[in-house]
Amino acid sequence: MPYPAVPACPAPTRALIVVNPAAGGHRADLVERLASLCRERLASVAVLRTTGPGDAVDAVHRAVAKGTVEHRPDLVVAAGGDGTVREAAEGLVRQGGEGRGDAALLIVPWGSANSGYRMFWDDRPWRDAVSMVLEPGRAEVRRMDLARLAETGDHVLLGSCTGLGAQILPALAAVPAGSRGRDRYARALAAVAADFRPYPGRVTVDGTVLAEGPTVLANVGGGRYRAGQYLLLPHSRPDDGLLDVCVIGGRTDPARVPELTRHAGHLGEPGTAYGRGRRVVVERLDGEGLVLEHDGEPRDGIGSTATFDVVPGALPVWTAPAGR
Ligand SMILES: Nc1ncnc2c1ncn2[C@@H]1O[C@H](COP(=O)(O)OP(=O)(O)OP(=O)(O)O)[C@@H](O)[C@H]1O
Repeated sequence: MPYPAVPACPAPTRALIVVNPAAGGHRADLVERLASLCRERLASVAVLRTTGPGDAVDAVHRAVAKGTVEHRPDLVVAAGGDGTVREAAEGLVRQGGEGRGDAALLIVPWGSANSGYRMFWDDRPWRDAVSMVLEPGRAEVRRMDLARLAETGDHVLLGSCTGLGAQILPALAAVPAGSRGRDRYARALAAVAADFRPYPGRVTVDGTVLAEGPTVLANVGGGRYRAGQYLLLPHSRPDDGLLDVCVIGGRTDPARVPELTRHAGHLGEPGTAYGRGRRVVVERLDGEGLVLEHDGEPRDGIGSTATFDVVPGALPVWTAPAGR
């Protein structure tokens, strides 16, 4: 059952803007522009620049958990890429006690791939999205499902991918300078796909095997797009209380995956399986560890099994109104 938009969606009053200065699309001058836009409309605006990995989780959690409800932010702006968005989301869902769920997340796409922003705002300019949130009645808060990765306890917002989709990350470093944003991911994927060998895998959805055998990638989510451009889960709805999963099997030439997945052509491949459920278990069967990422960050050392459980409606997120 879809989760309805929060009724009436009162406009926010107090913002915490979390900026990642290390994100691919960061520009110092834009931070002040974003803060000014918010100050024109809101009673209080705080800007926090992260200092390293994990900082946004703690900063958001501290801000939303402390003090009285009158002083807590009701808007958390994640200004960075998908890693920053995931960390801000983690900080929000860790909020406990009275007032849980007060603050909603707004994504400002200052990363490289920005798949999270695309999920909620498509290709709108970020200034339009911010204005719509600040003006009453022009945007909605929806409660989005997250996945919880049982082996680490982390929450997954956008999705998690094994195999080819995870090996793209170490390859990013070798992409020639000058290539930016989504193009960097496209170059890294093409380079990795040329030599990729499928791994022996199995994916189980709610106790039933969906796919078993040579595996190019298994993607669980979450967002329809990965790396901002590959439509891996075209049927995914982020608020249906279920996780979507797609497995591309070894019968597909890995070198064709970039072009196939741009337009969801992988769904017509003979070895592709697509499923949906509450628990998805992804395994590697040769005793080696899974090569896995989630939300664009590597999760090396996870072992040979990754277990994803849906957390329905866990995260309030500002989004464009449906159909507009
Ligand atoms: N001050 C900092 N210095 C270095 N790394 C940081 C800092 N603050 C945050 N980080 C880390 O930077 C990593 C990358 O950030 P992020 O994902 O937001 O940008 P990106 O990789 O350019 O974008 P995308 O994920 O959309 O491709 C995150 O894992 C985050 O934890």
